[in-house]
Amino acid sequence: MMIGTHNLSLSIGQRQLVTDLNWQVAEGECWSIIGRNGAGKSTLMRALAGLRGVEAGHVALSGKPLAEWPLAELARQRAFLAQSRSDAFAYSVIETVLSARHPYHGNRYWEDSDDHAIALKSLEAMEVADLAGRDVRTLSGGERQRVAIAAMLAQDTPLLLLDEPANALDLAHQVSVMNILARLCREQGKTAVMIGHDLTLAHGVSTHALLLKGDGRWLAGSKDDVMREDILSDYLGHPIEVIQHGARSIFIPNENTL
Ligand SMILES: Nc1ncnc2c1ncn2[C@@H]1O[C@H](COP(=O)(O)OP(=O)(O)OP(=O)(O)O)[C@@H](O)[C@H]1O
Repeated sequence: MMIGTHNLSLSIGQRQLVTDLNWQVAEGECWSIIGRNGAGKSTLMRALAGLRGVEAGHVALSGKPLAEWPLAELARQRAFLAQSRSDAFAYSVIETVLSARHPYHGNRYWEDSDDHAIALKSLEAMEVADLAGRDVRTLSGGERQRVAIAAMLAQDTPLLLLDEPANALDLAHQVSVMNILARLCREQGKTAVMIGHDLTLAHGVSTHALLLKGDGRWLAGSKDDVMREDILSDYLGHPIEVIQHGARSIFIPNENTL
């Protein structure tokens, strides 16, 4: 098991977001977390990354509770893409991606040529290598997002946790970035857990889905078991229709209620 939760409960104030979540994510799986705004997706993601405490139960990484992982070792196991970021300093794109190599340096301060090669390869994969010398503060939202994902790839961890990776990306990059993540799982045995609101995209790239209702309830399973019209309509609070288009499933919000 790459990552799992055991009787995990998360709450904010008086509100219970997730109750008794027992969820197992195996190596090579690609999970989408789906739910309405405020359902607790980001809160769960931060708990998985070890950036937030939990109200009950625990998160285990490779079978060992998160709390028992030394931070430096954790940084070599999982990379986390936050939903938003702000850049206070004038770092260049390449410096931003190189800093993701830090967990491999131990006490050594300077990065080496391997780090540069890996950083450049990650930038190329995200089609932002031509921006390597740019100040990150001058990038567009979508360019900055792709640099952040490149930094994640450069961290080269077995587990990737991504809070809305498709955020701010144009249509072509949404598809290409999500396909790259799916391929990393399929071909390199990486494990990805990502949050997304585009059901068609999520179904296209994921192997599994975790649905959060926002009141504690959840449902986890293979994408075809849980991404069904009746279940999604219930969890998202809006009628959803699934249309088969060749091998693809297209998810559309039904507008009869308007
Ligand atoms: N620090 C906080 N103080 C008060 N309420 C909070 C805090 N952090 C989160 N919340 C609330 O907890 C709930 C869950 O937030 P979370 O960010 O996990 O939702 P989400 O499912 O990721 O939503 P979205 O789809 O909008 O990104 C929301 O109602 C949010 O307003």
